[in-house]
Order: sequence, then structure tokens, then C-alpha cells
Amino acid sequence: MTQAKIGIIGGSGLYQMEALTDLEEVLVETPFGSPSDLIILGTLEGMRVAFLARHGRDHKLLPSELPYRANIYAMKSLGVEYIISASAVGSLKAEVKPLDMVIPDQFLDRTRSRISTFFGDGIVAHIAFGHPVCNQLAAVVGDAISALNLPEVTLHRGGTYICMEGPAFSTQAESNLYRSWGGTVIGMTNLTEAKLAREAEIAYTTLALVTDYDCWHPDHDHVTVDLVIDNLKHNAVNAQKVIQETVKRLSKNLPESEAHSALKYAILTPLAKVPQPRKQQLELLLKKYL
Ligand SMILES: CSC[C@H]1O[C@H](OP(=O)(O)O)[C@H](O)[C@@H]1O
Ligand SMILES: Nc1ncnc2[nH]cnc12
Repeated sequence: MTQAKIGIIGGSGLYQMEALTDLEEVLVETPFGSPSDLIILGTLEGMRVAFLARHGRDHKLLPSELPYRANIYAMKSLGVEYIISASAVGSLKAEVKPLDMVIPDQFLDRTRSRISTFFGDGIVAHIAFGHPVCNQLAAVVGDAISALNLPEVTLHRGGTYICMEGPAFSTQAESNLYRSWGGTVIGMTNLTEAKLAREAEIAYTTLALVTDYDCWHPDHDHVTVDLVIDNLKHNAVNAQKVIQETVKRLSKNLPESEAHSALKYAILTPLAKVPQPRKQQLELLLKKYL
């Protein structure tokens, strides 16, 4: 049974959504283990939404330790069709300032120690990922930001999110390399989520909230947690406003998304030949094709 069509993943600094009412905390077990925390179901702008603190509400999980598959699978099992993912990022461009918001439309993968697929072990699928975020959902978030006219915030529509492994921040040589590759912002989590969301046929967009200039900018201190904490707090307040305005807009019109049929031409293994335990494990993702 669908409990929420909209999922919100809160990153560093965003551990709860204050405007939610009629709260229910749910423990969702998945074939991939437990999610990062209990999922909070609540009402926002008349819609049921599912909120998950990515690192747990007490921020106890490293980017490499996150149960990415359980998080996305849990959202899917609640009926989520759209995920808005709020994330703290460093800026790789002078014109993208701390407190700005970026809606990336591309990712570059610098992760190396995490599983970023539901497939394998007897079932092969290759999803299309040329456009890794849902452009329709991203446009709704962008329009919400523009309409809010937040002081001190410039919106950047589009851009490339470099997803590094962490937990240490980058070296200056790495930061400069990412700049030379055309990176716009850098973080440690969103590419993995975006891939799994696409495999789960959930439309996904990132709301990237800038906290720092990483370590490349000659006029700014290198990023440290201490340095970004105030910006994280400021961004968390703004992110909640943006998410509320986005949900308000989604409550009037849920956009079509190619993500919702991402598996249609992706699975290579004949489903009759998939080992039964795997089929059971992935039933939630596969059932419309069985
Ligand atoms: C702010 S310190 C680095 C930490 O912040 C980002 O987290 P999230 O993507 O969950 O908002 C980044 O990915 C690191 O995990
Ligand atoms: N400079 C940075 N590098 C990686 N992740 C970040 N999250 C916030 N700032 C970051």
C-alpha cells in the first residue's frame, strides 16, 4: 500500500523536517538490511511524505558506511515515486558561493568502496544513466527556489556533482583536477543514491546546498567541519523552505518521468532464468515485469 509518493532524504545538517504534521515513525526492514534510521512519515502541504536522515538523526554513518540500497529500497516499499535529496556540497567554481543552491544535472564518479546496484548474483541489468537526474522533478525544485527569492541565495540550474568516497576531504591537487574536469560541486553521497533510485524506477533530484569552497580557492580557508557548521545550519533552514514549496507544487501536478520505466529495456537476463531467491529479493523492483 502506498504510504507516501514523495521521499525526502536529508543530508548533513538536515536531520528533520519541522513542518511535517501527523508524524509516524516506521522501521522498514529490507532484503538489504535496515535503512540509516527510522523513516518519518508526515503530512506536508496535504501530501504524505517520507523523510529519512541519510547519516542517521545523530549523524553516525560515514558516506562509505551508508546502507544506500536499504535506504532506496525502503523508500520504494513505502510507495515513493519521487525523491528530493538535500545534500551539503563544496563549490568548485568561483561563481558558486557558500549558501547558494545548485541543481546538478550530471555526476562524476570518484567512489570506490560501495555497492551501487541492486543487480548481480544471477540477474544482469544496465539502466540508462546519461541523464542521471529527473529533469522534470529538478525543474519543479528549481522553480520553487526561484519563487521563494531567498536572501543571499543564488540558484544554479545544472552542473556536475563530483561524488568522492571520503571521508577525508580532497587534496588540493584533486580539487584542482575536478575543476579542470568541469566539476561544479563536490560531495560524497548523491551519485550512489541516484543510480539506485534509477534502478528502483524512482525519479530523483539533488538539491545541493553549498557550504564551502573545498580547498582550491586562494582567498578562502580550506574546508573543515568547523568552518562549514554555520552554513550547514543556515542551509538546513532554507532547504526546508524549498522542500515545502516543491511539495506544494507537486501536490498540484506530479510530473511524468522516464525514471518510472527505467527497467523496461534494462534487464538482460530472462526473468524465468533468474534464481528464485534473487527474484524474491528484488520482487518489489521487478514485479511489473514478471
Ligand atoms: C559537511 S561535511 C561532508 C559531508 O557532507 C555531505 O553530506 P550529505 O551529502 O549527506 O549532505 C558530504 O557528502 C559529506 O558526507
Ligand atoms: N568540500 C567538500 N567536499 C566533499 N563533500 C563536501 N560536503 C560539503 N563540502 C564538501
